[in-house]
Amino acid sequence: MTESVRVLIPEEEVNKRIKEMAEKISADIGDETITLICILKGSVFFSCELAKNIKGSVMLDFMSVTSYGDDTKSSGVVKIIKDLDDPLEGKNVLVVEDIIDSGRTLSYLLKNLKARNPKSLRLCTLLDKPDRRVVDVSVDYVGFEIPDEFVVGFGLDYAQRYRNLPYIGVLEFNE
Ligand SMILES: O=P(O)(O)OC[C@H]1O[C@H](OP(=O)(O)OP(=O)(O)O)[C@H](O)[C@@H]1O
Ligand SMILES: Nc1nc2[nH]cnc2c(=O)[nH]1
Repeated sequence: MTESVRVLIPEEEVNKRIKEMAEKISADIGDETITLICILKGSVFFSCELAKNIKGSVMLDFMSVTSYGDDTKSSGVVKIIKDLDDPLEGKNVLVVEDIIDSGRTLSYLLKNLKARNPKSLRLCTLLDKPDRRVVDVSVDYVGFEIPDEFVVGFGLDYAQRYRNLPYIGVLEFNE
């Protein structure tokens, strides 16, 4: 069996959309500092592009969570592997995700981070697969809604590979 990747969203389109999202976020946050929480590892590329395009004061922190499962499916159990370096008390926080699938990860993060008393808490994702939703979660900024296909690239992996692709592609298995 061989794997191939079919382009779903070309590089130029991804970068253009991230710029638009950053403009909207900049307008919403105004003069205040915003703390981006990059959810490792998938959202590293997206977080960097977003941060570079947000006008104004940006802080970055990183968190790693896991939802146990095989290489293409997440399970219901979310666990923190690496927590934030700094407290969120009184900060304007934006959680940055690469993809929402079942919604379990973001739903867990929302509850967990709310309890740390940020001044504001917003959620942002590059990709959304609405057809896969199990837990309802309201996201403030969505890059693209995509069909229920397994995607890689721009941070997203299959068995830790393909994260470095500069576009979003659908992973296909061929006989
Ligand atoms: O909506 P959900 O069903 O919870 O799925 C979304 C989560 O799954 C992916 O992370 P993954 O566990 O693959 O880790 P990674 O970012 O390190 O690749 C993705 O980055 C989200 O965090
Ligand atoms: N790489 C990758 N991870 C995911 N996690 C949930 N959905 C996906 C997907 O389509 N691709």
